[in-house]
Amino acid sequence: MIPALDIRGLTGGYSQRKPVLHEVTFSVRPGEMTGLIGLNGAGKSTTIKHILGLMLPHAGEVRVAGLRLDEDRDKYRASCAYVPEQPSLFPNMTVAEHLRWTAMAYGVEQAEAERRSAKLAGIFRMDKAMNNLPDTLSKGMKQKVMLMNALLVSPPLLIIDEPFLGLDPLATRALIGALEDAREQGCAILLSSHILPALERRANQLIVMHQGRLVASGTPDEVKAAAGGQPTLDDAFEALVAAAEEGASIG
Ligand SMILES: Nc1ncnc2c1ncn2[C@@H]1O[C@H](COP(=O)(O)OP(=O)(O)OP(=O)(O)O)[C@@H](O)[C@H]1O
Repeated sequence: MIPALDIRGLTGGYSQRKPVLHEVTFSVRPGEMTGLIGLNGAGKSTTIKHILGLMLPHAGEVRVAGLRLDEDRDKYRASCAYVPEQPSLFPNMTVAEHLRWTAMAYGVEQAEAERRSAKLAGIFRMDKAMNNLPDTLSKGMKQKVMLMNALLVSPPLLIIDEPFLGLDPLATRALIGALEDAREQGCAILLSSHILPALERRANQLIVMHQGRLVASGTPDEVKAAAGGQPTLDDAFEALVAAAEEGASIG
């Protein structure tokens, strides 16, 4: 099975002289939910920028659905959707227009797009806001629009930065359900988050980064075992960071 995301030996960053990422290697298979975790400045966003093709590797490669960006730029871009932590919406487009525009950009057939939009509006309790402009939406509602756009497309790879921040409890539940549905349809999901208990419960795979390097990876249980058999992911993460800073290996 071709991985939805395959990163091999990725060294990269903002300047050739001082890379941020050092030989990062991991992959995400279709239907898998992967959590990307690390302290502030660990390199998560930089990794995501490389995946999105906003930055080019100094060494190594990134493949999405089997393709490198330089092999087929349009297909590569159409194979991933990204939801950033800060919503960015067009000020003159309503919620419904955003969804229509996204569907068109990603080639989702119109009737199917309408069906999916209606379903997502119901799931996220946004039915009454479909004709609103972004200015009239709350912060969490704007985040919901971003998520609805990404879920409407359900591309091979879905990347979400801090998925649960700013969402009310029902929206959090709705998102978890929608991500499960996307996963069941074969969508690979990469979540970058500091909320470790949420990932511990739901991710099939965790990627732990520190100072631009991958310091542990595997299922939540494997990561806890690699951290010396810690009881929770929070404990495991703290132990892994401490070990990385001491240059030691544990477990
Ligand atoms: N635009 C930039 N120019 C130069 N260096 C940058 C830039 N953005 C980030 N960096 C550096 O790259 C490193 C990794 O930052 P990155 O944003 O990838 O971290 P992160 O893991 O996403 O952190 P956070 O959890 O705070 O979002 C840091 O040392 C940071 O200072």
